Amino acid sequence: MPLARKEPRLDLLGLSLFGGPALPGIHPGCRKRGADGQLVDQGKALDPGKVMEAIGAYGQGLIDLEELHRAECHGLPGSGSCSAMFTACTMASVVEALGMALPGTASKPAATRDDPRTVTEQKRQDCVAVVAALFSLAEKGLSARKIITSKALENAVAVVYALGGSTNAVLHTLAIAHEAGIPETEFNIEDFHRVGQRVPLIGNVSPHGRYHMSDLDKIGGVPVVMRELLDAGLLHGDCMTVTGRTVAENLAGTPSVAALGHQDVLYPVSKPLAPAGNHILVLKGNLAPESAVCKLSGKTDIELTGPARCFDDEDAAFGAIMAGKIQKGDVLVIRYEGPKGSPGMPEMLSPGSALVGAGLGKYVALVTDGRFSGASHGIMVGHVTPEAAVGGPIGLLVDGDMVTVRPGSRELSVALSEEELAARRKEWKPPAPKPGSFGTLGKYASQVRSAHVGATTS
Ligand SMILES: CC(C)(O)[C@@H](O)C(=O)O
Repeated sequence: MPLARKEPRLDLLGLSLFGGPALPGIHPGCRKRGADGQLVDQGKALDPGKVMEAIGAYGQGLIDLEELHRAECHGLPGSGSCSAMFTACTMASVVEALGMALPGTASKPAATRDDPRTVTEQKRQDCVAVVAALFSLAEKGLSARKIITSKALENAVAVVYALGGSTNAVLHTLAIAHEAGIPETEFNIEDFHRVGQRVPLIGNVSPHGRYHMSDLDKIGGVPVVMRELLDAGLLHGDCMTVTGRTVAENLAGTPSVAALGHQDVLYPVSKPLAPAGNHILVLKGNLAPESAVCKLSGKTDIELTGPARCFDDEDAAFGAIMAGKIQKGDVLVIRYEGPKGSPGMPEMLSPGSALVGAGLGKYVALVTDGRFSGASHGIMVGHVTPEAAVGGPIGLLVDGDMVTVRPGSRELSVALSEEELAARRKEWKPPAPKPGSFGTLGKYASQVRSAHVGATTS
């Protein structure tokens, strides 16, 4: 992104072209021969998220090694990013909604099923179109900062909620705003929450739904999502884009969801897959004095109070899940995995998927100062700040403390008095730095800011 933050900041021309999602895998057990003798996919698509969940299911003896191996061998059939609405496809959609990619390019698959290692002809054409657009940007003097505005970021947030995108978009949009020199007073985590609560979930895409990015592409891609949001008054149509035209001008010829006729990938805003306010929520409370990010992916009426089961790293938590030591009703707490503590804020995909694979996804909340994968789903609360490594309350928890996750009131709390928390804080000592926390990672840990403001280092 041509925003390189220097004083005076660079403000270059540029645009982004996504390499493209891979196609979803097809579970071999789901292919039946049609009347014409052709193998016909019966619809059980596979993607890396399903593979991770299969590991959890295998750990609980719900599937055998052969089935796990089948999932692994067919989960990512060819070139491209993850095929579902995980972080790559989320951010590709974000960049297109931001106006920094040519319309319709985010969803174009990288390769075909018949030739999984060769870039498609469409992608080659998109590369040529990008070069032409770059020269046009130069003629118009349309630099990145004239496109990346707080209103453009709000458009990107709306698309994340419409598609049920990755919680990593919270970090990345905050960081893009920071690098674009947009003041935190103009765009911050509360704005992310505010904009998102107006937008219903209309994308029926994995990990929460059935379809994949290539299926969204077949019905028109991100432009159709944006057209549906624009018609519903949920998008700023006057934002400039790398085409040299505004969002509304770009969408002039794009069909609405209703105009698509029968399909099950995108739902109309008027009749969404899930009502607004049930995807990503920013929580607060005595366990997250700054903020925390909750991913519901359309689940409604979620609330859970349960005993904390505390682990100081991801691997120990994963081991406990696979050993069947986490029970329904527990709140699994994984800390010291934040930007400074880990260092690097890893994604808690393994433990989260293991919970879902073990059938605990609806019954156990995962609360962490780390982040999640775009493939994560269940009752997920991440980005808890202040993180444990700087003395945040999540680091003061002990097994058995009663933790409440109440998205409806944006609450993440523990049933401890301020006095008890203060007494524990007095006794708390920062743990020794984790192995590897030296050199570049050590420098990163010393400079990185809170996930509450995007975990940036400048
Ligand atoms: C799927 C992965 C590896 O977890 C990541 O790429 C993401 O989408 O968050």
